[in-house]
Amino acid sequence: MIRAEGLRKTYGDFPAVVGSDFAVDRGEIFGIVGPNGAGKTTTLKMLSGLVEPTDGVAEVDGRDAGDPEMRRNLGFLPEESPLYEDMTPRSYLRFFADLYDVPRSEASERTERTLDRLELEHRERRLGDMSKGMKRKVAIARSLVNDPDLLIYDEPASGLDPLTTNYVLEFTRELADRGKTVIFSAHNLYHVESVCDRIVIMNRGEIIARGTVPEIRAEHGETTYHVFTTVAVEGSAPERSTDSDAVGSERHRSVVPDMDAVERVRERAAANGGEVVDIRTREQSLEDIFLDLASGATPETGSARGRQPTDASEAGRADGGRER
Ligand SMILES: Nc1ncnc2c1ncn2[C@@H]1O[C@H](COP(=O)(O)OP(=O)(O)OP(=O)(O)O)[C@@H](O)[C@H]1O
Repeated sequence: MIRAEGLRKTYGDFPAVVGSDFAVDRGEIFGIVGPNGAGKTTTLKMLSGLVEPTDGVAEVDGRDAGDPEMRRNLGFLPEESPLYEDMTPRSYLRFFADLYDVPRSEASERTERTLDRLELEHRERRLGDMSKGMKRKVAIARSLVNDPDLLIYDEPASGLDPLTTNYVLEFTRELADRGKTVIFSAHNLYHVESVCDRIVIMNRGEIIARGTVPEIRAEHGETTYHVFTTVAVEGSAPERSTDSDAVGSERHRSVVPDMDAVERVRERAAANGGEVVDIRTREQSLEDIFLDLASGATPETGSARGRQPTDASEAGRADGGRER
C-alpha cells in the first residue's frame, strides 16, 4: 500500500531524512522508532503529503503521497494536536466531518461510535477542560471522521499514563484488525514492540535496522548464558540461590557469550571439585539493542524547527498545499 524509495528531505544543508526505502502492506501496523531528531516526524509528514520530499518517492496505492485524492483517504495525527478549547468533542468532530464533506447523519453516527469505542466520557465538556488522555482520544477520533484506510500517527501515546497508553495501543491494533493500515512513530520501544507487525529504527535521518521485533533481536541482539556452579570459577560471582529446593545455599554465576564458553565453565567447575547446577539464557532487551544501535548519536533536544501544526493548518491541508 505504501512505498518509500530513496525518500530524502533536507532543510537547507541539513539532511533530516537521508534516503529511506521501505514498503508497508495493507492492514499492517508499521512502527518508526528512534531518538529525538531521528527523522520520524519528517518521514511521516512526507508519507502524509504534508512535506514535499527533496528526493525520492512516497507513494500510497501507486499515487504520489501529495495527491489530494489520496489525502482524503488519510487520517493524520500530529505529535502535538492543539484542539479548539471552547468546543466539545461532539462539536469538534462534527466540524472536521464537515471539512471532509461527510454527510451529517453519517458523521454523527460515526462520531458517536468512535467515541464509544474510545470510551470517551464527558462528551459535552469543553475540550479545554479535558485531561491530556481525553484530548488525545478526541484527536484520534478526529483522525477517523473521514473513515480513512490509512492512518499515520505521530507519537500517538506519548505523554499518556500507562492505562491510556495501553488503551490507545490496543485501539490501534483494533483498527488494523478492521483492515486499516497504521503507521506510527514512537520513542518508547515498548509501544512498538507490543503492537507493531514490523518496525524500522531510525537514527540521524537514517534507517539503521528493520524487520519484525524477533528478526531485529536475532540480527542485532545478543544472547548471554548464565551458568550457575556449586564452586567459584574464574570470573564468576557468588550469590545466594533462590530456588525453592536450595534456598540460601551459595552458588556462583558466570555470564558467558556462547556454548563453548559454557563448556569451559563446566570443565573449570569440575576441576575445582564442583558442578554446574543451572544454565539460563538471557535475551538482550529491545531497549538495549536500540541503545547499542543508536550509540554514537547526538540526539537533539526539542523537535522539528519551523511550523507548529495547528488545527486550522492541518484542516486546510486536507486538500491543500504542502510544506517544502
Ligand atoms: N521545518 C524544519 N526546518 C528545519 N529543520 C527541521 C524542520 N523539521 C525538522 N527539522 C530537523 O530535522 C531533524 C529531524 O526532525 P524530526 O522532527 O523528523 O525528528 P523526530 O525523529 O520526529 O524527532 P522527535 O522525536 O524529537 O519529534 C531534526 O534535526 C529537526 O530539527
